[in-house]
Amino acid sequence: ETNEEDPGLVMNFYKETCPQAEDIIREQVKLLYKRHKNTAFSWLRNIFHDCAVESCDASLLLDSTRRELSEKETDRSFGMRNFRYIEDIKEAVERECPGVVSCADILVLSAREGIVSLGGPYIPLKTGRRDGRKSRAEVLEQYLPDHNESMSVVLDRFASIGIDTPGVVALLGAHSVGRTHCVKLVQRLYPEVDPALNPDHVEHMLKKCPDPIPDPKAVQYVRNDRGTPMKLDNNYYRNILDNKGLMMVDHQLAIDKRTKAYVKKMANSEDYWAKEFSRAITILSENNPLTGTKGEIRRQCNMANKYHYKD
Ligand code: HEM
Ligand SMILES: [Ca+2]
Ligand SMILES: [Ca+2]
Repeated sequence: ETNEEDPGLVMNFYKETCPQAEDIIREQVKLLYKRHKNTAFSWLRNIFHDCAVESCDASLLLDSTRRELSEKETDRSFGMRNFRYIEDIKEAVERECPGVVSCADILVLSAREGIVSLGGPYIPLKTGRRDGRKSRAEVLEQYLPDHNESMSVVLDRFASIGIDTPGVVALLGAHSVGRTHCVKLVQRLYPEVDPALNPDHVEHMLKKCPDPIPDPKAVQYVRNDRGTPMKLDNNYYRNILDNKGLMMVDHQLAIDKRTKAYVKKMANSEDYWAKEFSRAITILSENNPLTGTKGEIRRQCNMANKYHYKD
């Protein structure tokens, strides 16, 4: 429902209350990206891990409390990094407009700007999200597929938030940047090498992941896209068609009869991919937001206000 108090998500929600908000976020992302290129991978991954889990409510950013283990501390969030830089963006926004801009909007807009930093499309996105007060580790697996999940489960999970098959195929193109740690890959290498893998790629993977049981603390990983690792482009689709997909879900995408035609089309047309990617990110970013008087505007992105302030 929409009414005067709650317009829901709208373009430029902060135009009266903090007109500089989107510019500040853009500048901060640019600055951070200059210093640490991999922050952009994190902003991009964040939008999936927050918005696909119940709501774009910044639940992902909350720390565990004495009572509750938070989402970011579970295995599904393995490898997520750079959360402290979200606080830098939040602080910059707070300096101009204290208490106005939600962490949920900062998370979504930083993903939007991260996508641009990585050479992807600019996606106009609405704002007006408010922050949730809880992060619940126990619901995570119900929303986020695992790296070796079947394509049926993956398509179902995304369908339940309104993202169709070409949308899913486009979103997984995010694995055109960043990395995957060996712990998530060794099932495809040991005790036997998955025969579906491209032998040239196997050699590289074995070199990067020499241990069947990697030390979880060791920083051993393979880049998701060896061709253009820093660029969010359609090279991912050429990789998976060439049997160089790292995770089982990446590989399944290229062979499943429901997704294969879209993979080919996206491998052949960067424009088609960018269009579908923008459409799917938009849907993801509008999943079940808290608007109006629901939720709160967090002072600090890693904790709900009640833990530090009396409202
Ligand atoms: C079936 C769905 C998906 C699964 C199972 C999945 C799983 C994973 C896993 C296991 C990693 C490696 C983490 C690590 O070892 O450090 C990863 C990395 C990544 N994922 Fe996904 N992912 C999925 C969909 C997505 C979507 C929809 C996006 C964004 C729109 C995304 C963005 C990323 C990015 C950017 C990285 C690299 C992160 C970094 O280098 O820090 N993923 N994903
Ligand atoms: Ca969430
Ligand atoms: Ca790439």
